[in-house]
Amino acid sequence: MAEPLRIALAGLGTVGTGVIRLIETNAELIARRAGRPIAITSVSARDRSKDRGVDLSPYAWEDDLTSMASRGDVDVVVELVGGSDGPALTLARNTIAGGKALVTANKAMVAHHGLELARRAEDAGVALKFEAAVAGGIPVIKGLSEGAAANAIDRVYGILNGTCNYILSTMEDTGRDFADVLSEAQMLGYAEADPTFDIEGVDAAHKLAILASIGFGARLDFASVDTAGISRILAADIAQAAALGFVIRLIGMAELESADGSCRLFQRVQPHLVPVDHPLAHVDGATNAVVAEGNFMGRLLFQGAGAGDGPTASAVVADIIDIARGEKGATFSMPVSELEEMPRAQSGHRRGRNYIRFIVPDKPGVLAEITAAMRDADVSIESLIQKGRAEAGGEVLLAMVTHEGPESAVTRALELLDGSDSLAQPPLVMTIVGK
Ligand SMILES: NC(=O)C1=CN([C@@H]2O[C@H](COP(=O)(O)OP(=O)(O)OC[C@H]3O[C@@H](n4cnc5c(N)ncnc54)[C@H](O)[C@@H]3O)[C@@H](O)[C@H]2O)C=CC1
Ligand SMILES: N[C@@H](CC=O)C(=O)O
Ligand code: NA
Repeated sequence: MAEPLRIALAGLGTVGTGVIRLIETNAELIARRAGRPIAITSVSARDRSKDRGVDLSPYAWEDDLTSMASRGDVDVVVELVGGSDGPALTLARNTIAGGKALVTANKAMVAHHGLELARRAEDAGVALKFEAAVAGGIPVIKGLSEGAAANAIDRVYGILNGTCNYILSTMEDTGRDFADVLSEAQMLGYAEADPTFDIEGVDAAHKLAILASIGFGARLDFASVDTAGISRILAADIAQAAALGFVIRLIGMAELESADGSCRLFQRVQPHLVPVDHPLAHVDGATNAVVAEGNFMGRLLFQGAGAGDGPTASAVVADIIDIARGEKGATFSMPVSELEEMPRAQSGHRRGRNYIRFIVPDKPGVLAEITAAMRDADVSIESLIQKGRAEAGGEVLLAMVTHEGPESAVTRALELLDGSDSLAQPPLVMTIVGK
């Protein structure tokens, strides 16, 4: 058999230790599939003495992870440290500059610096791969850039954050509180080092921007993703959605909009109400699901574990196997110079049904003011529910479902209510997914 492919592993947390376990457990099978053995030669992390449940003694230890790129016994650097900048980015740049291949699971770094790194990798003639960065163990990057390569894709959407999906589906099943379920998701290794990236939708936005670039052949544009998370969702919203026949899911949606012969890029991450009989409503726990629509293939659905040590390690090692086989591929499925610069689409003209939740003081006149704003902005109300009766001076939840109409009308109605005494907190708007 050929010489081993030598790996430097930077980062020994959830994913890094998963990669060691996977490479050790399936070594023989991987070597047969890759055509050569995969050998970890060196490792690096913050704390050398920490017990990680894996034996690190066969591997050389590097104190400074950024210098792993210059080791003579390394062909591929695997970056599993995280963070869009800092040591992860330095290591990535050093690796490519040193003529070595880079595998990373770091969606934050790819979303912010992916084009620069891809250009550097093209110039250096080395592979840059990040299957684990989007939807963890699901081979969605491979699926879009290889399996769907012949198609013009105009819509990619789905559930892209395991932590949020775990929180929402567990709250729904158990009625437990947000904070309690979040700490469980952290313990299970799903959450980012800073979990606000998960719950505020930023992690899903990183992934959506990468998918949109690969799917549409567009220049990656993370800054234009319109992003909202799940931190304002109350148990009462989940109960209210259930009473109306919906579940709540954080969904990323990217779409190409054609107008006047040019294409605009719509990218948004937002909690949505999903009908209980929709396939995305059955995506529970840390599972992710990605739907891609192409002009010849129709609709593809990718579903599987979006986070966690085993599934994420599986995607990392798949990239390593590709490199062992000598497959370089274009990082964003085509050379960076071929990616099209697309202006951002405005969301106002999009049409849809919306769920709008208000927390209001329980006093006369409040409902009249809210419905007047809807009338003045031309928002048609399908149903309106007020929950409970508060003690004097207390607040109640008012949930409204609108008929289908332009988003700009809802925005206008909420502008009319901005600063009103009739609202105890800013309203929460969630788009309703069609059947
Ligand atoms: N946990 C998951 O389910 C998934 C994680 N990812 C990505 O994989 C990467 C790693 O994630 P996890 O393993 O969950 O993180 P983690 O926090 O469990 O592990 C990070 C590792 O990097 C090391 N590290 C961090 N900063 C360092 C520094 N300045 N110098 C030296 N070592 C440093 C830590 O010591 C630790 O060993 C991140 O980019 C994350 O976004 C991607 C998909 C799924
Ligand atoms: N924090 C992420 C990990 C995988 O990308 C998530 O929860 O999905
Ligand atoms: Na993936």
